[in-house]
Amino acid sequence: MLAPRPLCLGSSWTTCLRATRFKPSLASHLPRGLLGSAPCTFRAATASYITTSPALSPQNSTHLDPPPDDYALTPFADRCILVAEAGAGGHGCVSFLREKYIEEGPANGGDGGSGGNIYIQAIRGETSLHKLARRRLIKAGRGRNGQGKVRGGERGADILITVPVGTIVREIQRHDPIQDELDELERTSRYTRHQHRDKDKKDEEEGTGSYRRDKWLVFPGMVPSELNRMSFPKLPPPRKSHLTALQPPSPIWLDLDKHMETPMLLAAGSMGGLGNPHFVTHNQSRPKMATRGDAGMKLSLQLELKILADLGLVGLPNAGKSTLLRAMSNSRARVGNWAFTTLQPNVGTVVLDNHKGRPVVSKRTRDGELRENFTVADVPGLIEGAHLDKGLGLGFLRHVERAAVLAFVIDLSAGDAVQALKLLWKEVSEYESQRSKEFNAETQRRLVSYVPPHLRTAESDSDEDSIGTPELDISVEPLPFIPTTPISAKPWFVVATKADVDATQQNYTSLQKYLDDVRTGVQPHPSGLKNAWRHKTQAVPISAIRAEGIDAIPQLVMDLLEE
Ligand SMILES: Nc1nc2c(ncn2[C@@H]2O[C@H](COP(=O)(O)OP(=O)(O)OP(=O)(O)O)[C@@H](O)[C@H]2O)c(=O)[nH]1
Ligand SMILES: [Mg+2]
Repeated sequence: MLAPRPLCLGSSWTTCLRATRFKPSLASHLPRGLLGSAPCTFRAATASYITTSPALSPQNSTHLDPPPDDYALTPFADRCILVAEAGAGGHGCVSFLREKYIEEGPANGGDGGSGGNIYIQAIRGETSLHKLARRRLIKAGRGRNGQGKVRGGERGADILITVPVGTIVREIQRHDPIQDELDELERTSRYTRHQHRDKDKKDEEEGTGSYRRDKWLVFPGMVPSELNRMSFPKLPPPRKSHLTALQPPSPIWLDLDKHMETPMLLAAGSMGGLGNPHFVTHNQSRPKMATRGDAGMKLSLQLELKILADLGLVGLPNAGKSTLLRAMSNSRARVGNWAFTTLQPNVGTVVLDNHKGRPVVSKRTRDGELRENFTVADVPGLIEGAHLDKGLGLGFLRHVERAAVLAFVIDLSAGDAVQALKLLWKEVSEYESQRSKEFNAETQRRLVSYVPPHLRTAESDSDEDSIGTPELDISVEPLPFIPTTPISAKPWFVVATKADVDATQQNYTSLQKYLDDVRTGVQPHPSGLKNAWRHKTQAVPISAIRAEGIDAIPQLVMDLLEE
């Protein structure tokens, strides 16, 4: 078990008076009244501060104590709605052999190429869905048309959607033209079909099918009167690509929580049309028609990040979360001495092994791979009443829910640390109970509204008698739900920051005592929940601004990730 390391901040706990740091750049953020009412005192104070503390002049700003305008805003999106369109098939070709001494050559039009497929793959290294959120429509390539000399059309280009590990993909809507046609065929009575089967065969041979503009392609040189006289064979039945067998069952609900070595098929491209050799019969040796390629399937999907990062930083506004992220990683999250500096999550990567010697911490993942890094999410600050959507409220709490381990960042210089921790836990647990209520309601709603497709047809169709009894498939299972770890069951620890500030040791000691009591069961868990995680509760004292004490965090996180 890890014992919290005592923080070494120079000779004593610290006598540094940088406590209430005042940045000259902050003058611009102060209300005008303050500057106007006591200009002399303010300027004198600022001047003496700068002279006594050269480290704070803008020229001496560091990575950990940057001016408020030194930051990089990384685009971020944790959910998006996307329309994915599989490729349409190319058209079949109407063509005839042209050769010297062969006056009327046989049909030799090639088939159209099939449309491109849409694949999805969860890969390590991606942290956000913003690229997909910007695109909104993703379309695989259309198959090329067939050509003469029985040359088939080229396949359409496939599309690979890469998403971060921990993405949930849910289907909102789908339009599958081929499936619709097949359903339509299914709807016609079996009895009627049986009765007409022999007649259809005869019709096909004699060519009594009708011309459909959306289905047939005719020889380009034909005049309309010729088209009226022409007899069309019966339309071939809709064809599905053999790849559709690999598609996830509808409605799609995927939980991509592992790195995928190979992509997974989401939507197969449609089949190309048939060239004119397919319609040669003994009556019609030179058919002047080919079929058009099928339209591609359209899927409207909602993508949502369930796992945002390995470690989530939870704290009140201005606690020092962004500074801590900067200290641990190469992140350039915005830091400022005012509340709500961070307005959207910043995900940073802490490198454990940079391949320049021994790794900082060597740990294997559950799959046996050596861990090279872990991710940290710095999320906006949380205030009292956040579970009622105050401040940045629920959006923020949703991000907290998506971290594997939580680090409660508590500012030792801002009053009672135990009270601050209790407040944070109160908000988090209120949110959790609210979520579980919503989740139960959603479960109820789904159980009522979800009807397997084969039953849906039977119920919704008023003309039930003509359909006959549907074959019931009792193996159909209800939709799976997203397994979410309750926040109170996640491992957590406290990062007691700003330990460089004067007279904060007492605060830290009482925090540490409180956490010991929580661990041993003397005190109830700060969330008030009985089964909440409390095995290794501890506080790590740090000074993020000086990068002191943070070395203990990677090892601790690695241990807790295994919990
Ligand atoms: N003395 C001292 N000041 C710190 C330390 N860490 C952060 N600060 C200062 O605290 C202020 C707030 O830091 P931020 O990192 O922006 O705080 P935050 O929690 O990200 O704030 P929000 O994004 O608004 O929630 C800044 O002025 C930092 O310079 C520390 O360890 N010691
Ligand atoms: Mg911040």
